Amino acid sequence: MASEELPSTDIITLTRHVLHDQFRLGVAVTGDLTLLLIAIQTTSKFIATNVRKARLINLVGLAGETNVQGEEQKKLDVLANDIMINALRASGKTAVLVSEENEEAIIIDERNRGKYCVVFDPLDGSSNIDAGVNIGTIFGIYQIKPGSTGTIHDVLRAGSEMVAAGYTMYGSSANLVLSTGSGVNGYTLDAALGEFILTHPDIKVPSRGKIYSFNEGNSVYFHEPVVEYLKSIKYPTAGAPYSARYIGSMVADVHRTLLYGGIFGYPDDKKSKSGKLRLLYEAFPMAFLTEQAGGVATTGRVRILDIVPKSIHERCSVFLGSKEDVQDLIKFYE
Ligand SMILES: O=P(O)(O)OC[C@H]1O[C@](O)(COP(=O)(O)O)[C@@H](O)[C@@H]1O
Ligand SMILES: [Mg+2]
Ligand SMILES: [Mg+2]
Repeated sequence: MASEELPSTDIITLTRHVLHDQFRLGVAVTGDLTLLLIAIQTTSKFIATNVRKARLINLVGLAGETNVQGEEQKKLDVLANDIMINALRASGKTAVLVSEENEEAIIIDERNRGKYCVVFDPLDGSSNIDAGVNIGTIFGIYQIKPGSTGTIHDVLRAGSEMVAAGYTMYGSSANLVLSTGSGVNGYTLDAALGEFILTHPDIKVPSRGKIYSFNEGNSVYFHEPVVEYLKSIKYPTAGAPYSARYIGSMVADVHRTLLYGGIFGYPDDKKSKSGKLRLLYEAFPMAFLTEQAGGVATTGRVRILDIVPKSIHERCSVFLGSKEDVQDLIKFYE
């Protein structure tokens, strides 16, 4: 058998890549962040496995509870939240956890306490679960402030202070996209090996795209700058109009935007005065990844990563994607 017909044996797993990165960058070679990321990738494997067989093991439908946002929880929301909390606590590397599904921040007891805080949306795109459409998990990581033993103030900080952020998208494959502050890499789960393998090294969002991704069902409520911007790309005076793509799972819409370029938007509007997406565990991680991939993330008025949250479930307006597309949008706010 000619060697070019053999599968590559030089596989780069997420663990190898993160360890290598940390070593190369001279960051915490003791590996606390690596161990935390390994715990997170384990939760992604667990959730991916259950998403895949959800219909077979009666994991679709409602759990019968309402979360802090007033939204009905799906069974997978509850399962994903439980595995995240259990694995992050057991890692011994966390001090504070903030989940979309828990009203209060979870302060880790002294016995299990580490120096990182994880903010997360355990299952994003819940409304798409029962239709088998792509969903995901979003997370952002802060390091506790010097001298702190872990309080809510360790997470009420600007997104630019995050040390890492990422998401896992559960679709035809499970894709984990991660940044530890030096670019963005994507890994695909090899289910047989049980490992995330580096498949998308150094993701860069194209400087301009030709896709816009908004829930236009809300357009009657949109403010003037958004209405005018959308008009400009749908009825351009020159060139072809932009194509519309909207899945309704932020993870999936952002994933496509990072790979293909264009603009994703969920603006505040006349009905949702602060927007819909949650600042800490949806907007911040996605803004962090977008900037690390060379794109721009804004509320229309300010850089998302500059906002300092006042409360853990705060919402904000979001536009992110290709640099030139988002800059065009910002001009309509000026
Ligand atoms: O259905 P809408 O209003 O377009 O909202 C879609 C947005 O809401 C969300 O589903 C909210 O996430 P959750 O499923 O975690 O509540 C985002 O993923 C998505 O961008
Ligand atoms: Mg969400
Ligand atoms: Mg969610």
